Amino acid sequence: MPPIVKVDNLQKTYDGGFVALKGVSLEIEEGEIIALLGPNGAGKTTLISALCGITGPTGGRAEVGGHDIITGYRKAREMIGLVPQEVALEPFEKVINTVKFSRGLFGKKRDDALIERVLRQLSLWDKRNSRIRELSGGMKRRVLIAKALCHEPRVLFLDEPTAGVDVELRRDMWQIVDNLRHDGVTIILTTHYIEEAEAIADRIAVINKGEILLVEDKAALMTRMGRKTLRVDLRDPVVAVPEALADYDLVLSEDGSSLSYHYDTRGEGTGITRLLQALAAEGLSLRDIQTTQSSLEEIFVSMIQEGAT
Ligand SMILES: Nc1ncnc2c1ncn2[C@@H]1O[C@H](COP(=O)(O)OP(=O)(O)OP(=O)(O)O)[C@@H](O)[C@H]1O
Repeated sequence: MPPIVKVDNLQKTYDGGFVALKGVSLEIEEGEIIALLGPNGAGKTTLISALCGITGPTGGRAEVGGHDIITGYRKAREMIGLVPQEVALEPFEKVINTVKFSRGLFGKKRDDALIERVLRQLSLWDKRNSRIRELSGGMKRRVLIAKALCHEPRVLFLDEPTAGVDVELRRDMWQIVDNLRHDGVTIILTTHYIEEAEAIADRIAVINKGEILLVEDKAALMTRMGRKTLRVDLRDPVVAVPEALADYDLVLSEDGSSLSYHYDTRGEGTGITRLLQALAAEGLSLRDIQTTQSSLEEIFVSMIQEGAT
């Protein structure tokens, strides 16, 4: 199946000359959830805005559902639901009218059953006759999602869906996203929360300074995250790794006083027991041992720092 979103060398230079997207390429499969992770100013909102036709790219091209975002703008936009970062709702309007009105904007026929389903899915049905200003911040965010869904988009962009919300609502949002996944909606979300990307995304794209640094399957990243390092400090330094320990791919520190062993916590066995026995059999006595884990957060931070140099 062709990707539902195809971004090819997309560029954006703002009027003042600032380059916010430096040739971004990305393909997104139908039904997947992809998280765009990146620090402030990385270009996440610019990318989403370009795909939604809010801001015009200055180079490259992109398609949504096979429609070019510029030459086939209307068709591309019909396929997209956008939940913006900022809450922009009419305070005196009722929830149900806000959502119905949004559907109308897309020229879609009135469909009360669909509106009811969307509002129920977001636990807003009981609040349908409340005015927007009477809702909590979390409820308003749900209304934004309802608005974005009411014209039955196949691709939903969520720009920082849980920024500044409490833990409980964040988990509710994750549940909502999971429900949408079951309906086959493709979801692209931006987030600062690595935990969020871990919880709901199938794939993770890291973006920094207008460039995609990595796009990887979450499971593969998690496997990487599962890597740990065991460092063994020796009582007496050695000049080389003993021949008998060659299978362990040990790394000897420059001063010969410690050995590092990398292992995968998700593997069948870590090999640590055998290694420690082998060290003892070689007559090496240990002064200390410690383990460190490379987390997704560390991977992310080091990538961003590398990008900064
Ligand atoms: N209209 C504009 N004119 C000029 N520069 C802009 C404009 N909009 C955004 N930028 C700049 O482009 C860069 C990328 O901004 P963008 O909002 O896409 O980042 P982001 O990754 O979404 O950041 P955040 O996580 O803070 O929302 C920033 O340096 C920003 O200042």
